[in-house]
Amino acid sequence: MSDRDIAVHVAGLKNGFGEQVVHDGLDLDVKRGEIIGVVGGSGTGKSVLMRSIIGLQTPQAGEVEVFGIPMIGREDTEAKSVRRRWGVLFQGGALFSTLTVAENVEVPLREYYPRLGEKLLDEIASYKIVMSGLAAEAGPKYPSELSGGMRKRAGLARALALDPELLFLDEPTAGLDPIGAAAFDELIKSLQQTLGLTVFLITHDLDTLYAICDRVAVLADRKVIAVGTIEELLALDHPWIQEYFNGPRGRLAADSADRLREGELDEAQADKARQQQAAAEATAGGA
Ligand SMILES: Nc1ncnc2c1ncn2[C@@H]1O[C@H](COP(=O)(O)OP(=O)(O)OP(=O)(O)O)[C@@H](O)[C@H]1O
Repeated sequence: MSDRDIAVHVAGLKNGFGEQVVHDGLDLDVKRGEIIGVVGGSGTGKSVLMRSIIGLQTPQAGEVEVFGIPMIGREDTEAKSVRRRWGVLFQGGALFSTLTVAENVEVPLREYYPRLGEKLLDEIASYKIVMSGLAAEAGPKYPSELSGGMRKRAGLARALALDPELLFLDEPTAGLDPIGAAAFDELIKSLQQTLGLTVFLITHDLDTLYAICDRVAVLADRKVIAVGTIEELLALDHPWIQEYFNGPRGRLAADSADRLREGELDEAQADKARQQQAAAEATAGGA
């Protein structure tokens, strides 16, 4: 595979806090255009890995390249132009509570394009808000006026503000009910397909892994111990992987993914439930 096929290259990553070693010799390549799910037990360093890639955490050692450009510790123009090519949805949305949804979406636009006029900023923000599955009327609302699902979508709208090629999502479906989570998964999949996005997705949600991830990377023992399709991972003899995918929750997620594929689940009914959920979310936020 050539460098041009790799969106993110991590090699020999080392991170730690005091005595605690979080990563030691961690390697991972994210291919362009894929949705890669990142899983691992609590505290295995999934968020620290994401923070190392996006420059919020300086690793003790190792390489991080994004689109072929070395990124660690860099603040120069080249690194800034790479940063503009990604968007991040943090756990919980991380919206500014004193700004409206539209103003939140405008934050990265103002930072990177300080000359954009107010009217254009508003138009771009509305477009991103609708693209994220919110009603345009959500724009003037404050985060506290939104449901959890709507806040995630508002965070996604902000992550999409700069037309990213690469999207980082930290547990995007955590705290959503199953129907809301499935709708969010579908949105991510359709954005990947329509915009050609590469998606780095940290999740504990097995349904998400089965529904939308092209490959899954497993963090354990301070490294990525395996990366591949779920089928490829299942062929491995690692106890955590077997327990995770073949435990009761894993089997349930696999069964429902199979049934969906075989058309046994009534898709129309599922669609209707999703629409009702979206309507309920919109009502909850008054949008
Ligand atoms: N800023 C920090 N200072 C000290 N320790 C930290 C810091 N950030 C993370 N850690 C520690 O690093 C380890 C990995 O944290 P991280 O948040 O990456 O785990 P995770 O795999 O994302 O977990 P979870 O699935 O529970 O979100 C944890 O033990 C955490 O306490």
